[in-house]
Amino acid sequence: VENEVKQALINFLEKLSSSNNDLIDPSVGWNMSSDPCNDQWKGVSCNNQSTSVKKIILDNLNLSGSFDAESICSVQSITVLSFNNNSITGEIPEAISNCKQLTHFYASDNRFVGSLPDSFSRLSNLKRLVIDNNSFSGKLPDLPRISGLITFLAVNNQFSGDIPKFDFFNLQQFNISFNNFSGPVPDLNGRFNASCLLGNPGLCGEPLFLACTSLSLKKKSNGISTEKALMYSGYVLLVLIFVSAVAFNLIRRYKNKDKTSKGTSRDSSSSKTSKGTSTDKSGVSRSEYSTTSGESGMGGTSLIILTSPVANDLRFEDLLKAPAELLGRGKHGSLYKVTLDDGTTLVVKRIKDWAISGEDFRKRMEKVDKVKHPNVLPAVAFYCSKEEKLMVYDYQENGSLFKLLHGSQNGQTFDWNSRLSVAASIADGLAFMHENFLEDRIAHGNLKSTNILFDRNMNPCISEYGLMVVNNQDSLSLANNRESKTSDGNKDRAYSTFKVDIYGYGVILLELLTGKLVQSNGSELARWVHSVVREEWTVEVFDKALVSEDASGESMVNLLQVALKCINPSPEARPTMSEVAVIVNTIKDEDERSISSDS
Ligand SMILES: Nc1ncnc2c1ncn2[C@@H]1O[C@H](COP(=O)(O)OP(=O)(O)OP(=O)(O)O)[C@@H](O)[C@H]1O
Repeated sequence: VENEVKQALINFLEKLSSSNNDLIDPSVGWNMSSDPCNDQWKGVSCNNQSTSVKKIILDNLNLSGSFDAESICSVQSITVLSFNNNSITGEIPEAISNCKQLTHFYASDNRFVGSLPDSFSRLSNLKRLVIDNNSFSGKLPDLPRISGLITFLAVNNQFSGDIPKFDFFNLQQFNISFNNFSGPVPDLNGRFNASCLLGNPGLCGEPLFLACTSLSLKKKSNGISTEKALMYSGYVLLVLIFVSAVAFNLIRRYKNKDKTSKGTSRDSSSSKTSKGTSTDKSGVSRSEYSTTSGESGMGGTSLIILTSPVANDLRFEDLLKAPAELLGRGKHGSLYKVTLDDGTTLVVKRIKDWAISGEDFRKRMEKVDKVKHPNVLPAVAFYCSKEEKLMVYDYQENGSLFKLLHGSQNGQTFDWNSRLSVAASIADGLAFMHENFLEDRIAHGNLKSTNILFDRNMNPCISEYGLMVVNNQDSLSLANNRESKTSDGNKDRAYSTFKVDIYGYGVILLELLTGKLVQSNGSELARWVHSVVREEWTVEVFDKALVSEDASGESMVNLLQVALKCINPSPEARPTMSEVAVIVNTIKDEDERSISSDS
């Protein structure tokens, strides 16, 4: 490989890696004294003759610099560029169009900003373009010009303007959910459904079951002024409201007449559920909208409304058109706060990378919904299609346990009594769920203080139950080993699924006791607690706010012992949640008794 190519690659990496350079190690190459092909530079692939560089794949490397298209696209042989899951910032420069042979461009999960340059549409060999989870904005370039494009994924950005008229017949993958696209949706050729358009409040058209008002169409046809358009649309809206009110009344009158004449028992039962929902045998109620859209060829892709008082008449289109605010991007997906027209606030979780079939997901979530406990937050609805899995919950304005402990107040008003009470309530809720799902082996899977929310009565609730499948090899092998020794091997094996939650609960107890932040999975906090405790039972470990409030040392030490049992590195040695719940409740009761006998 020629020196200019090497130099261009090195320049490119220098800009890309910024300060945190994992690739500086000489063994990974990327220096003038070695050859990218013969010495196999990390992330570089070449042609069979090792004469030209074909692919640059630098995924998951913590790269936080910028994308130097000038340098990399001077290497004309490049066909694949992939930098998924880094922290690359800045814009994609116009010079990207010099990568004439580029077939694949993957840049998901980075911090790219700005618009995709117009020159992007000159990449005539491009087949797959994947740029999910960035902060791209502005209008899309003329991508439909690239006739061979088969993948376009740009979920979770801030792109705006019209959706270009792609050749949907030839596209294999397409998703532009959660952007700011607006206007009519072009004909998707029946190849894609609404799930690839979610979270774009300005879109309208048939796939979304939302009629486009004359405003959006007029704006396109003859550039009339915005004020005029608004005025006209106001008239149109008034007329529409009037016409629909008249139509609604007529239909209602007609239906009432119909009902009184037929008087079937089914009618009387569905009128009890009210607001256009009907309940099937499983107790799951579906809105009229979801039933019809399910039947209209979208095959199980409708919003499934669960038996929640919050959203009896929630419709899928309400979610689609409501303004959404990103609350967080967790490991397992993004969370949006959605405000409906009537002021109801909901959160919508887009679940990422969960290889569960739509049918299994539906069954699982319906099962979870049937088990209710006052300390477990029920879902309002869910949605599943091949591309998307969404969970809808009621928005809890009192925030999470994490916020209460580490927010601006820093846990100072969160006294020992309340902490013990939270610990006992979560233990009760979790034990109840574990016992009920013993056979189905549905654990929480991601228990942590951000998933403990306070409802309007400041009652702690476990949120997102069952959204993660526990795939813990350790616990399985543990169960296999023990099966031969115990008479009730099956039960043992079932309990092993829940050991991950017991660990999560133990970390929450440590957070309550120490007031310290948990990094990643809590192992650091656990190690710190162990090291302090090993010295001797010391007050150092406890939250200063608790010590200064003169909380009972005895109950703090007792709770710490429970926490340490729960975070035992060997899942086998961890107690079951029911055992934990009994102990924590005893500690709480004794603490309350000692306070009342003190006073
Ligand atoms: N129903 C809700 N009402 C109010 N706030 C919520 C609700 N659900 C979650 N949150 C808060 O929104 C923020 C983002 O939630 P998210 O679930 O994305 O975060 P996470 O729990 O850290 O991530 P993950 O669950 O993917 O590991 C968290 O602070 C969480 O406490």
